[in-house]
Amino acid sequence: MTEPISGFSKLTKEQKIDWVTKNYTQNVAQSKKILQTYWNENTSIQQLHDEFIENTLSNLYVPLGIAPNFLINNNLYAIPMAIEESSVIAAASKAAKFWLKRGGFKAKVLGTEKVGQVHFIFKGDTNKLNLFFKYLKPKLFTASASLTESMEKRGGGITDVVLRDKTADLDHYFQLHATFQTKDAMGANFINSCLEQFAATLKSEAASFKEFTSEEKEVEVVMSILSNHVPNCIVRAEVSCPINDLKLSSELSPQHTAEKIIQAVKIAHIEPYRAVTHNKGIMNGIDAVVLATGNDFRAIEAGVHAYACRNGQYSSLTHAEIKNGIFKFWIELPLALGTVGGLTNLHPLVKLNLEILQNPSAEDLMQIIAVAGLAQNFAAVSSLVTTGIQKGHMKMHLLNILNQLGANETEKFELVEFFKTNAVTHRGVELQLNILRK
Ligand SMILES: CC(C)(COP(=O)([O-])OP(=O)([O-])OC[C@H]1O[C@@H](n2cnc3c(N)ncnc32)[C@H](O)[C@@H]1OP(=O)([O-])[O-])[C@@H](O)C(=O)NCCC(=O)NCCSC(=O)C[C@@](C)(O)CC(=O)[O-]
Ligand SMILES: NC(=O)C1=CN([C@@H]2O[C@H](COP(=O)(O)OP(=O)(O)OC[C@H]3O[C@@H](n4cnc5c(N)ncnc54)[C@H](O)[C@@H]3O)[C@@H](O)[C@H]2O)C=CC1
Repeated sequence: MTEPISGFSKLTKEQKIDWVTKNYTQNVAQSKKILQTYWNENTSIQQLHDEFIENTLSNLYVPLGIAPNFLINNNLYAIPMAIEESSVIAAASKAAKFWLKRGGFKAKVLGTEKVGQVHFIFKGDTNKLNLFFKYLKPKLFTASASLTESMEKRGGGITDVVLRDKTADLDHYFQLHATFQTKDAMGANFINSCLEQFAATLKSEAASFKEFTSEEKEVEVVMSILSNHVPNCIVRAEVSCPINDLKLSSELSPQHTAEKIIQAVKIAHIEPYRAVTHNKGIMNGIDAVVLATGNDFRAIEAGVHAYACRNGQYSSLTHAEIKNGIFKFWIELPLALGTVGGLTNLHPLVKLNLEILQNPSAEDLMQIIAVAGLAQNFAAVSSLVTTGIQKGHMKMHLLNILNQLGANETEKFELVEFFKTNAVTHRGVELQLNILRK
């Protein structure tokens, strides 16, 4: 059995690779070769990647694609998407092309408020704590003034701090619940710095607050951290068209198509098993652009799914209706994004992707990404209620299957032609490849 290792972080990259390949892989030489194959030949780019994280061995590439023809608030975008799953970019592109001729997407930011909390334990008289908070609040702002000065010049900063009594849920548990505006930054580091300053001020002021007993002076700060639940950092995107323009299939009338889409969305509203898959399809679009723009997809995922169950049950992020002969389809979701900070200014490809997106502000990016999610959902649900998902998805997945089966370029060409008129299944592709080889 492999022995644990101490001081691994202090080893060089080569030593780390030696240790991992020797202890955990069958073929050391081949494993090292695979890791090295994915190193960037430009050593300064590789060093940048080595320094993004810790214990870097290599780079795991995800393809970067582009979905053109997105008309958003009358501006035409080509949206970069980083994703490993076939058919996602084709689906987004197809939806963009469809809505291009129907007025495009309309998007609007409804709020940009971020949240952070200092979680603390107070064992004492709550009335005295309320009194103390009135005294404390202005001091929180003064003590963090040097941290907030630049953000305030940009129009952001701390918008409010309130004391929250959570003792009904957990003994002696209180919060300083703070709200922020962080302009073009996602804001995690700015918020966390402010919160840690709040925590220090809370402790020092409590220690000298005359009304407190000696036990009450011992406020215990458990932790200070931003929240990724951002229900007031919301963006809405929508498309609409007269029902008769919703021609998606030769088999279904536009009216019938619209009704089936609405039924599908209603099912995702009331049935969590369906809602999770429905929203997964939305996240195909969202995550791909979040990743391409160097944003934190874990933060986005956590916030979006929390929002999807804000009414007590996990539910659809999109909505659809027919009103006065108009089909309307829309999404509303929280997106705390940055176009400065994090990786955005560091990763050359991220910078390029932001340039392709016309160097958006954080609010512009919220709108673009919401649209990518809406488009993705429209394409997936349209397929589901007409042809079924497998037809289009497997058509795009064909090259992956052929690569898995080791097909050469001529075989790929022949079989792509063959499957233009035949249904793609893994078994079917295997059979046709064997026939071709005989
Ligand atoms: C896959 C398509 C687009 C085929 O659709 P199609 O009608 O066969 O496509 P087409 O060949 O007629 O081309 C029409 C347009 O689609 C795009 N397009 C078409 N092919 C390509 C391609 N190779 N590369 C780039 N773009 C492509 C492109 O915009 C093209 O226009 P053009 O460029 O020719 O002017 C359609 O069937 C579709 O949208 N399917 C949905 C696929 C999908 O949602 N995939 C996600 C993975 S499945 C999943 O994870 C989520 C899910 C489904 O479970 C979510 C849920 O349940 O809700
Ligand atoms: N729970 C979470 O989500 C956590 C996330 N993180 C990470 O934090 C990073 C994001 O933090 P940030 O504070 O956004 O990044 P950051 O620390 O790189 O800071 C961005 C900074 O850019 C400056 N700035 C310049 N121009 C600006 C403008 N126009 N608008 C706003 N600020 C401007 C500000 O000083 C701002 O604080 C991500 O990498 C994320 O993964 C870190 C801790 C926890």
